[in-house]
Amino acid sequence: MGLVTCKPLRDAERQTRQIDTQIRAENQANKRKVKMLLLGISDSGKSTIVKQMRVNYLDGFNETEVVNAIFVIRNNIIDAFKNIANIILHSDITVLLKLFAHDSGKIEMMQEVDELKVINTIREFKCIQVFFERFATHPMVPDSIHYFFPNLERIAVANYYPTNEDLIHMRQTTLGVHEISFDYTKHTIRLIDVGGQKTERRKWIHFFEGVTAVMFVCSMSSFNQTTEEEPKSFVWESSLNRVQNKVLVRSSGKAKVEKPGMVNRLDESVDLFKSIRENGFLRNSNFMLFLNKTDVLARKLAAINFGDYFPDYKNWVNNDNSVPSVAEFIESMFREGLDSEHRIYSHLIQATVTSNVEFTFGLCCDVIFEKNLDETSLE
Ligand SMILES: Nc1nc2c(ncn2[C@@H]2O[C@H](COP(=O)(O)OP(=O)(O)OP(=O)(O)O)[C@@H](O)[C@H]2O)c(=O)[nH]1
Ligand SMILES: [Mg+2]
Repeated sequence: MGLVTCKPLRDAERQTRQIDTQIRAENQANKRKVKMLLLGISDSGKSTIVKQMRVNYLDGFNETEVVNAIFVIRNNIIDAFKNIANIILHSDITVLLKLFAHDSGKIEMMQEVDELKVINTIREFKCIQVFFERFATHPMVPDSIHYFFPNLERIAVANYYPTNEDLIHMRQTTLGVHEISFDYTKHTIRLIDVGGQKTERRKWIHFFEGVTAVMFVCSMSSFNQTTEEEPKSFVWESSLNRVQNKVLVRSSGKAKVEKPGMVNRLDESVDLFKSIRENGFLRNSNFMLFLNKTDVLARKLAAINFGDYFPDYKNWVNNDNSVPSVAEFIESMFREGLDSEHRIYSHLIQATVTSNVEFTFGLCCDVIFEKNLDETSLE
């Protein structure tokens, strides 16, 4: 009789223990999950950082992605030449230059062998070579062409197979929201990449809950680039501003723009950061500011005075037009006017260099996980 009542009891006990263990394991797993958001305007380098994480912590890129990259990279090159041709149209006009300037769509539709011929021919043009010597810092020249141009001989062949580095330099605008998940020390990191174009930003707010860290990416080299301002009727930021109930207006430090209605891209980035930083949903998140594209900034500063675009820089303590000094000024633009309790950890990076991203990500994780809350200064 005793045995009959004892067995179900032991079964029940075992079951309870199993459930307890399961709940504990689930709690543990939940505790270790960390949500990180990559934010920033278009072309700042968010997806490049995701690609580096995939190389570092996942399996890199699969066969389909690599094959797709062949077409994307060639289009990157064609698009870049289209911009270049438009810039130098006033000089040595040739039929091929006109083709790039006005009809680059036709080249994309060509059979592969013809497309490769066009790319190879344009590469030989003296004016294109001179262009890179004289106009390399022109705001309309995409950053990726400085990597692809010296590699054209390898790329413009029928059996071209992109390397990891090619994929990292490839430019593909992000549409929608993408997530990768990977293990890092004792944590599982969910890294969310969003599109930075204005029309994409209205989607961001749906991902603001439970964010451990926001990684805001800014392209420092965008200081000489502008975008057209949106018509007043299209207030893309409205949903973000409504949440915080205030619109941030920045007066000092702004760039000079040639025409009214144009917005400097660095100013755009700073203003966007401020509206995100003040957002109520993200009040308790850690903020990491990635001041990106140090290499492109260095190239530009060798030829352009930063103070010609941001006149307030001329009054900066050390205004020697060097990368550290300009980066410090840019960082101060991001910090200006923010509540002192709103800590920001900033890092200078070159997102195209795998080891650089790996190192900086490690520093960020140290802060996030070990609560090493000493103010991190620029490195
Ligand atoms: N030279 C150089 N190029 C960079 C660096 N970081 C990013 N790039 C290039 O800049 C381009 C834009 O980078 P993405 O990562 O696609 O930019 P994004 O912020 O994801 O842009 P959206 O998806 O439009 O929001 C790519 O061609 C990258 O290879 C850098 O530090 N140096
Ligand atoms: Mg992207």
